[in-house]
Order: sequence, then C-alpha cells, then structure tokens
Amino acid sequence: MAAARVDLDGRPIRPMTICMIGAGGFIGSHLCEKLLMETPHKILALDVYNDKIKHLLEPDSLHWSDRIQFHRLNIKHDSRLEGLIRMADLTINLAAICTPADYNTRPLDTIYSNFIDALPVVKYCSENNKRLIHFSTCEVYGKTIGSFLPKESPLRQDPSYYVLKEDDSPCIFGPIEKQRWSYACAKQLIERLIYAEGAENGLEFTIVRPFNWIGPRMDFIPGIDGPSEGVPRVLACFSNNLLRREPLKLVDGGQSQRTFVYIKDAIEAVMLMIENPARANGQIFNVGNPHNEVTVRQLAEMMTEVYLKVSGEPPIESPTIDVSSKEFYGEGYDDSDKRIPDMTIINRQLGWNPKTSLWDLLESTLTYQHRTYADAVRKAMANPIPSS
Ligand SMILES: NC(=O)c1ccc[n+]([C@@H]2O[C@H](COP(=O)([O-])OP(=O)(O)OC[C@H]3O[C@@H](n4cnc5c(N)ncnc54)[C@H](O)[C@@H]3O)[C@@H](O)[C@H]2O)c1
Ligand SMILES: O=c1ccn([C@@H]2O[C@H](COP(=O)(O)OP(=O)(O)O[C@H]3OC[C@](O)(CO)[C@H]3O)[C@@H](O)[C@H]2O)c(=O)[nH]1
Repeated sequence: MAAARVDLDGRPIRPMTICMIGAGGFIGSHLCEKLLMETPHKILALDVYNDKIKHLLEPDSLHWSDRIQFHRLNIKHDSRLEGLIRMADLTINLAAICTPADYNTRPLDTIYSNFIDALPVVKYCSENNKRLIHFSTCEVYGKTIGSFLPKESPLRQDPSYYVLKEDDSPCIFGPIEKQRWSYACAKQLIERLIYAEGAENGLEFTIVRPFNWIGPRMDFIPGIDGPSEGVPRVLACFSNNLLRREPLKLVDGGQSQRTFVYIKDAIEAVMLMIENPARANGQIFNVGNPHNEVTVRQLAEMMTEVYLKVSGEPPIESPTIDVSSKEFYGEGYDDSDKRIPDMTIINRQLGWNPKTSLWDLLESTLTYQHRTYADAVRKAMANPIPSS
C-alpha cells in the first residue's frame, strides 16, 4: 500500500476538490498533469479551451478519468461559476490575458481580464469561505529602483537596488500613455483587493508572482497552432524563428534582463502551496530562479546553440536581428529592465528551491518544440497560404 501523504508538518493531507480556472493554459496544463499523476485530488477544470489538456481528458480508460471534469466556460459571463467554486475546497485562478503584445494594443481587454473578470472569483471565494490561490505576476514590481540611477553609478551593482522583495520593493510603472503597464496595474489592484478581503473579511488567500516560467506547451507557434500574425511570449517567438530558420528578433537590442524558471520546478512550488495551507495562507510568493539570469540577447544566443544541438541543423548566416519596440509591439510599449526574485519568503514558508539550470530547461523544452512542430513548420513553409 502507498504511504499516506503528509504535509510539511507531518500532518496527513486529505484529498480535496480544486476548481482550477484557466486550467487549459500553459501553467494549468502542467498543474493538472501533476495533480492527476501524483495526488488523489479532484479537479474541476474551467477554461474556454482544452487543447493543452486533451491528453488528460480523452482516454476514458486512464485511472484518473473520474478525478478531472472539464467545464468549457468563459468566466466573464457564466452563471455556473459560483456553483463550481462552492463545490470545491480550493479555487486556483490562472485565467488572464498575459502576453505583452496585448497590453498596449488591447489595453481594455487586458484590464477587464486581469481585474474586472477576477472580481467575481474573489467575491465568491470570500462569501463562501473558500480558499483562493490567485496568479498575479512579477510585473507588479515594474521597473527596478536601480534603473533610475545614472548608468555609471556603482549603486547599480548593489542588490538592494534591483532584487525584488514581496514585502519591501515598490511597484514602479511608467506613465499612463505607456499602456504596457495596463496589465501590471490591473494585477496590482486585484492583489490589493484580495489582500483587503483577507484583512477585512477573513478570505484565506495565497498570491503567486511567477517570474518567467517557461517550458513545453507555452503559448503557440504563429501560423501552426495560433494566428499567423500573433505575437506570443519570448520563448515561443524565438522557437518560431528557430523552427523557420530565420533570425531571432531582439527588441531594442535585447538588453532587458530576465530570470527564467523551468515550469516543472515552479509547479513543485504550487503543489507545496496547495497542500500546506497553514504555511501558504495570507502569503504573497515570488516564484522564480534567481540563478538563471540572462539578457534577452544572451537568451537568443543560448537558444540558438541549444536548438542547433537538438535539431542537428546547421547555423544560419545572421542568427539575430535588432528591431525597435515600436516596430515589434507598436505604440505604448515599455519594458521591465531586470527581474531577480528574492526567495526568502518562499524558502522560509515552504522550503522550496528551483533546481533546473537555464541550459537544461532549454534543452528539454527545445527538444519538445522540435519534435512537436518541425514537420508542421516545414510543410507550412513549403505550401504557404496565398494572401487574398
Ligand atoms: N507563464 C508565466 O511565466 C507567467 C508569468 C507571470 C504571470 N503569470 C500568470 O499566470 C497565469 C497563467 O499564465 P499562463 O502562462 O498559463 O497563461 P495562458 O494564457 O497559457 O493561460 C491562461 C488560460 O486562461 C484562460 N482564460 C483566459 N480568460 C478566460 C476567461 N474569461 N474564462 C475562462 N478561461 C479564460 C485561457 O484560455 C488560457 O487557457 C496568468 O494569470 C498569468 O498572468 C504567468
Ligand atoms: O521576439 C521577441 C520577443 C520578446 N522579446 C523581449 O523579451 C523580453 C521578454 O518578453 P516576454 O517573455 O514576451 O514577456 P515579459 O517577460 O516582458 O512579460 C511577461 O512576464 C511575465 C508575464 O506576466 C506573463 O508571462 C508577462 O507579462 C522582453 O524584453 C521583450 O521585449 C524580444 O526581444 N524578442
């Protein structure tokens, strides 16, 4: 018989029902997989799409088929939402517009999706005394304090000017006409609302701030499983360029810095939050890998090297090309300069640490991208759809 599952304090973990909103997306698909394969918990999976979790839903014979139920619904307007939250012990809200290309071009949709549409979820959890794990973002920190110092200032090397701490760092956004910040601002306000529901009405909540989680099934490859003119997040943009053997586009010289964490490491952190409510409730957690920092240019160079290795293809003559942010994203784009998560709180509360190096996570992710898309891209390039 399998050993009983226990939490970090040695208490048995009781099987629970989880209402997961946005379960059909990148993070949702990995979380569903992990919950079904390694726990006895049940999932009410809510989303407009289910392509990324089809493998978990289709075969009736799989031993978890009675532990996941998919409900195709849009939380903007569906009266089933409150009933589903009431049926569950815990709600996890992942639903959002969260691709930067949308923030300045569809700011109203972005604000509605990240603030207005999340309001009923918070309200139903609060009114029905249900626990909520809400997905926010590292973008709530905006720009670092250090970015406002003169370029040559030695203080730029001082971590207190750039490491991002949940309980200490300010949230620094650009002006309103830089509509890039519509997303970060909406996420910040929903965080404040959830926090206030906790303080005034006793809502049991956890807020997650992901720092660039990447891995298989992230976003789409334009023209293959998403719109030809669509602009996904950087992993999928660069994967698309590599698959098509075209130069990787570096926005404004690729000088911005990011830390990337492997989705499978990050999901371990979410599992600890799910199964340790006493340690996770009332907390805001950075979840990232401070050791995997690169400039976007370095990311492009590393992805190129890894892709050549896993695909066996020869290099192209010009592996990267510079583009302006106006050309790439349009008017109103702005950027976070640097994102290093402070890990003190998640370490103290949950003992979590990321494990996978950037090279290793790119190797497994690009192997997946090559296996999944190379043939389809080759065929699409051989038979381009004529423009009307
Ligand atoms: N991936 C990251 O690194 C990252 C970083 C920061 C924040 N986040 C946050 O994590 C969450 C999940 O991100 P992801 O990367 O999985 O994105 P994703 O776009 O792959 O997943 C979001 C899912 O929500 C669904 N959804 C959106 N609006 C909906 C609605 N009105 N009704 C029902 N379903 C709806 C989408 O169909 C999609 O499947 C988001 O809230 C995002 O802001 C992610
Ligand atoms: O072809 C490209 C695409 C992007 N860039 C630059 O890469 C940086 C990262 O871009 P991206 O991963 O698309 O998004 P961000 O990190 O800026 O924002 C995300 O962070 C977390 C999240 O909240 C959800 O995932 C989202 O807002 C950036 O500097 C781009 O300009 C590029 O050079 N070439």
